[in-house]
Amino acid sequence: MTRTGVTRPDPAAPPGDSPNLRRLRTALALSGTGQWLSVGALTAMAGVLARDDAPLDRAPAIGLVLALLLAPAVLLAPLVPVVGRLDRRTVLVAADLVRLVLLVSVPLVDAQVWTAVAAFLVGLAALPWTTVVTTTAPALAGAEHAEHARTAALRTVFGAAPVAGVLFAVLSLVADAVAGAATRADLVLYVTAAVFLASAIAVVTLGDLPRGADPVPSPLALLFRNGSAAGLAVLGLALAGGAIVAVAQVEAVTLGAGNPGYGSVLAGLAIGVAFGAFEGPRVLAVFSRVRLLGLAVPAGALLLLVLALVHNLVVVVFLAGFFGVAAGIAWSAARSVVPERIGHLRSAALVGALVAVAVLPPVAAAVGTHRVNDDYVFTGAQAVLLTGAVLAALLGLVALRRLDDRRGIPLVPDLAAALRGERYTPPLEEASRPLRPAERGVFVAFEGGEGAGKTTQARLAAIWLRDHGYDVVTTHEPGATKIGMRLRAMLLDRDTTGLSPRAETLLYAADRADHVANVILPAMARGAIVVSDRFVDSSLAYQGYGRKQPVEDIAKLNGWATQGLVPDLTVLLMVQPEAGLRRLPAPADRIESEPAEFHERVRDGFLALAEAEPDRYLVLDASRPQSELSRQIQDRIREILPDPVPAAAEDVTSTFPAITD
Ligand SMILES: Nc1ncnc2c1ncn2[C@@H]1O[C@H](COP(=O)(O)OP(=O)(O)OP(=O)(O)O)[C@@H](O)[C@H]1O
Ligand SMILES: Cc1cn([C@H]2C[C@H](O)[C@@H](COP(=O)(O)O)O2)c(=O)[nH]c1=O
Repeated sequence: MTRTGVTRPDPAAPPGDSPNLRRLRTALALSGTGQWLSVGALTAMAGVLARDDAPLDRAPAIGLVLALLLAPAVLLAPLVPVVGRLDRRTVLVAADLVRLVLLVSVPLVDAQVWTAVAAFLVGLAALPWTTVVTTTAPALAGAEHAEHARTAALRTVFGAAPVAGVLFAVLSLVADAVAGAATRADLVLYVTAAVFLASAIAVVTLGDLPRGADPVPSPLALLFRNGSAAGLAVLGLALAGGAIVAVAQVEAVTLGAGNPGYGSVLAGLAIGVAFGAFEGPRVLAVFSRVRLLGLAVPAGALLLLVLALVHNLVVVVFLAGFFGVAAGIAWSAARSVVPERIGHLRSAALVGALVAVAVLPPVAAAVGTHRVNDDYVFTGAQAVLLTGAVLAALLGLVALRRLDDRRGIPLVPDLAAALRGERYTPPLEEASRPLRPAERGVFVAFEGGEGAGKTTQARLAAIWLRDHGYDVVTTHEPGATKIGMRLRAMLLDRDTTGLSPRAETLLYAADRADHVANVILPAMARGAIVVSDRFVDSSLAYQGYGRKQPVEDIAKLNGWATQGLVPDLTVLLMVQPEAGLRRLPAPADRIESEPAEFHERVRDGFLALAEAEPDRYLVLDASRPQSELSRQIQDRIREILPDPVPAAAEDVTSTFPAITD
């Protein structure tokens, strides 16, 4: 307490924390544990009820339960706003109680069909719960701490997975000890129901919760609409992880370890994923996140390959854990590679896991069991694990090839340096090896929304290039020429009202035509490197996507205005519009003061342009520190640099050329 009687905030507490938020997190930890426990409990019950003699024949029934648990999240997510009108506390309590009743009903009804139906309904009840979880914590924390509260809520829910895995293994052991091996899954089902009851009670003690649930885009739509090669890598890992979960129960039974063994594999996997995801940002911190993603996926695939071939439960549990670590690291790397597409990454993970658990178990059963020699039996479960490993490795390598942000820099020394905690810098001769004919200069454009850091990064790139002896011209749009300055004033002055979108497009194109003819082309003709803060893409994104004018027409107009000049490299700095605008000093100019939706469209427009021509773009998360961005930009610019010393000049003088401003 302070002298004025006000409670001092706890310095160790997360920002924006409050007693209500803490109680909410307790409730989420409980219901999260219940949800993860349901996976083990319902699949174990499905295995018991399948009653086939050969464990492999139970795989389709278990796969069906897993698929039905996941299906609502993939197929029915857009229905969630229907519950948005209800009080959030009611939604949370109802979701807990519905799951409680379903879990109690499963051993009482004791039928395979009802277990499958209950699995679907548990997945369905979890749907509004998940949405309310991700929106309630931010609403309680307030706008300033919303993002932190959302992350903390998600960590609580996902952090419950390892706890649930260990609890499931322990409960299965207890059940086996009390009632004999190969018992039913009643104990774990009842305990799961009790955990949901505890969660419902915790939610009832919460203070007022705001109403509403945000619209949830369909994961299937997000998978295709907002695609990225990082999503492919995540899809591969989800297929591989799904393969482990899909056959873990039959593998454990085959190895004579029953449900305790099954629980140990799930626990190992969950602990690994949680560890990898939390520690991911610290792993090889100086190493490219794209390369880390591209290596973590094949590493996970390799572990799965070994896991598929061994017949020892302890080794399998450890390998599942290490696979989880690789998957967690890959997930954290993918998030930092495309931070603006988390929805797409989540969709890839969900869809990959759903496909794996729906398709692979019947395949495992169909492949059956084959004796290779007296000591070794090859099963369908191993076949599907190997398939998962191959798919993951292929998708990981495709992602690395498509996204590599250090092309031209050899992977092995780069990784070796990162393992020593250093950033690998190729020797200057190697870095400036001419990769393209140097008859003409090089043109690099910096693009992005307001306040993304284009000017800052263009300036840093120019300084670095000059330090390496290049003749560099830095320029910008609009307003780099005398006429351009007048056009800029007209275009950005807030007193310019009623300017039609077509006229605006033409004025920007006029500025650009003058800029290209009088600044860029002359500089390039003498072999200089031109670094421009904005170019044609700004017109396509702002006037095309932002003002909703035909992008094709604007591209044609600008093709004419620029005499067909296209940048050799476009560095696209991606920032959330509100974050970028916050970085800029007031007052905002005519374009900056457009509404948020305009800037969102501009941002989507830039991304769409980069996706259409991935080789020409370097897309970066502009919220990263300036020095890190600058290093990534240097690495990419290196690939397109000509030799700073023209061969002829070098022969004559053997000297470095003068640094030209
Ligand atoms: N990576 C970064 N992280 C945090 N702040 C940054 C970063 N890069 C730039 N800034 C700061 O953001 C502000 C805007 O940067 P800058 O002028 O480079 O952006 P811009 O994209 O050129 O903006 P504009 O849209 O006005 O052209 C500056 O104060 C700059 O110091
Ligand atoms: C080239 C170009 C620019 N704009 C917009 C984008 C910005 O709001 C301003 C330029 O301001 P900056 O501080 O210099 O970045 O103009 C546009 O709408 N279309 C264009 O082609």
